[in-house]
Amino acid sequence: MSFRLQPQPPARLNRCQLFGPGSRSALFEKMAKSDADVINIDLEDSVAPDDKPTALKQTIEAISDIDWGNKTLSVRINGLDTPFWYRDVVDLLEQAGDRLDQIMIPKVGNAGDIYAVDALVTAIERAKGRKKPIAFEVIIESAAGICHVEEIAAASPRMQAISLGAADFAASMGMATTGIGGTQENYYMVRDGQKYWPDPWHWAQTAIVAACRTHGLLPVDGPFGDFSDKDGFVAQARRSATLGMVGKWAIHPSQIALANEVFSPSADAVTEAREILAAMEEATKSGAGATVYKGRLVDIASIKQAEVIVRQAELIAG
Ligand SMILES: CC(=O)SCCNC(=O)CCNC(=O)[C@H](O)C(C)(C)COP(=O)(O)OP(=O)(O)OC[C@H]1O[C@@H](n2cnc3c(N)ncnc32)[C@H](O)[C@@H]1OP(=O)(O)O
Ligand SMILES: O=CC(=O)O
Ligand SMILES: [Mg+2]
Repeated sequence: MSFRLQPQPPARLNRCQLFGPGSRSALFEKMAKSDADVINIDLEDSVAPDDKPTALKQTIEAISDIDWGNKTLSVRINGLDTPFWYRDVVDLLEQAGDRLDQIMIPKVGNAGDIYAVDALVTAIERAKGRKKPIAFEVIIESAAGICHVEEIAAASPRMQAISLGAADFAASMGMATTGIGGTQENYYMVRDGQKYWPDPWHWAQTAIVAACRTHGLLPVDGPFGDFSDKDGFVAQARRSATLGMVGKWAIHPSQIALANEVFSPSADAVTEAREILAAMEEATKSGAGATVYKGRLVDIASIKQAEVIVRQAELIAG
């Protein structure tokens, strides 16, 4: 138990984060017109080293030149283990317009990584008189990152969201796979001759959700590489939503509608949540802390569960 109230995460939609390489400027307008809630222009792993300067320049121009609507606009900078990241931060903060909402820091290993970027961002914001503070989102995608996820979540008031990056995470953990997210063929159990495939990402996702919920951040599921496998994407996204994640990346436009659908509560779920709230209001009036709804127990905890769904529905309704 704690007497501290659990903080609410930022009240913004984050059902789908659409990625596109900063080196492919032809995609920017398409990304802006998409139905994704968050846009991530990538300067990191989808951009070849020789293209980094061009990608950065194009990204800075696009931030001001393109109408991004009401989307959250984010740029993924290069990792702190590269020679590129400081230039990304300096040029973005000095040259990009105020439309930039946040930067995504990849391969974060501990709270010190966030501190370093925060110090640089803060100095530039002060020097340049930038009015809107830049928010941070980070990717947990290494053994060190998952070990230190809670201190990372607490590292800066700029922190808004944490994603699981399944590709780099698998590499860092030494996992025997080249697949990006989803079911892993060799991660199975056998019972009565039948194979059953558990979820190898479950524990890392749960650790991220717990850290995010403790510190009022948005937990997000990262990429699902096989964009021709729609059923696999939906299954992965549904598992993530069930565990408390609020959204998922799209690395191809075909994944946007799927993510939006999974991370928007269905009309039936919203109706049921509202009915539970109504049933509990009646129960409370008569002095009861628990009652029966559709043959099952609902109590004061059910109010909080129903509120999660109603809050998300209200965010979507605007
Ligand atoms: C592990 C990680 O770090 S994941 C995050 C980093 N990775 C990324 O950012 C990769 C993002 N995705 C991409 O670069 C591309 O989608 C690729 C390389 C996977 C596929 O690109 P393409 O071969 O061009 O895809 P495809 O031909 O199926 O595109 C279909 C249409 O969608 C458009 N499109 C493709 N990708 C995107 C995108 N990310 N955003 C918006 N539109 C896109 C194409 O331009 C094309 O448009 P058109 O019909 O008007 O011609
Ligand atoms: O950056 C994302 C990943 O999966 O790696
Ligand atoms: Mg990665």
